[in-house]
Amino acid sequence: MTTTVSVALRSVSRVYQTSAGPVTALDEVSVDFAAGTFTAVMGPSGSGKSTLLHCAAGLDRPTAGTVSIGGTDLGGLDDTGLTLLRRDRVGFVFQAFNLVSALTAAQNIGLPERLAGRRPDPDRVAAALAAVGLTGRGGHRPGELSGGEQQRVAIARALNLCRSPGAGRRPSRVTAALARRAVRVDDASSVTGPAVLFADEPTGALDTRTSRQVLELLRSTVDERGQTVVMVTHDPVAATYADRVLLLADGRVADDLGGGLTAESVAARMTRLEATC
Ligand SMILES: Nc1ncnc2c1ncn2[C@@H]1O[C@H](COP(=O)(O)OP(=O)(O)OP(=O)(O)O)[C@@H](O)[C@H]1O
Repeated sequence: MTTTVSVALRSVSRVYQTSAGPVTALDEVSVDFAAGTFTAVMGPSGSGKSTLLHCAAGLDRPTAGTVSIGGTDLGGLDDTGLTLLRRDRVGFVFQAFNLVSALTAAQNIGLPERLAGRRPDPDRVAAALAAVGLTGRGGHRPGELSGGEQQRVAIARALNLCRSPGAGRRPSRVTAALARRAVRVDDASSVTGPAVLFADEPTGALDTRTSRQVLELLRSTVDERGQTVVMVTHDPVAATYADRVLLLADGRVADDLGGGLTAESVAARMTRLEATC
């Protein structure tokens, strides 16, 4: 059985120019994230985790190397192409939720549809709220929800859970725009949601119980929807929800651990890594 690669990084480097001189945040990193898998990215502070996520998601351009999402080389896209690809193929969840405070939970969930020029279908918004355990809370603004509830709204929005089923029948704007640029793209995302969901410390601001709910939700999007999830975390317990743990140190991949890990074994590996940095 061939494994479909959702995101591929090849010899990716990112060097920041600072007043104190260049800082190499990523140093020739090559890594694949297979479709339908859940990867935790860990490593000491400053090891390059957020930079890796931002380069992989097309939020930042690498100084050298290539990144492709679903077979599309991001380096071949201009800013508009990159924006459109990010909008249709990539979901991003942050520690700080980043919901629009003036909009209700339902309106936040419907935002990707509105941005794509479609009216969110109320039944699908209700189904999206139910999928993240927030039935009856659609009328609440972010300030009226707990941190865990806000993060679940953010995940429903990032996964575009209320996307209308007809959206994939015609080429989406991104597919049409990429086709004009003669870039190969498979349009499965138009039906199923983004190719990959990136999460930068999604449980960093949450207590243990609400963290568990958010992690279970991420796990179920992989198991039940075949979603690809790449999550930066400092928490060894959060990493045990993943199929794989990628450990970074000094901008390089220091270890690539398989699934079935315990929080204790991840913590021990992290402690050894921090001792050598
Ligand atoms: N915009 C920037 N300008 C200059 N240096 C930067 C910038 N962003 C990150 N860096 C540097 O790049 C390196 C990697 O940073 P990055 O944020 O990717 O690390 P991280 O592993 O996510 O850290 P943390 O766990 O503390 O969030 C660090 O040395 C950081 O200081």
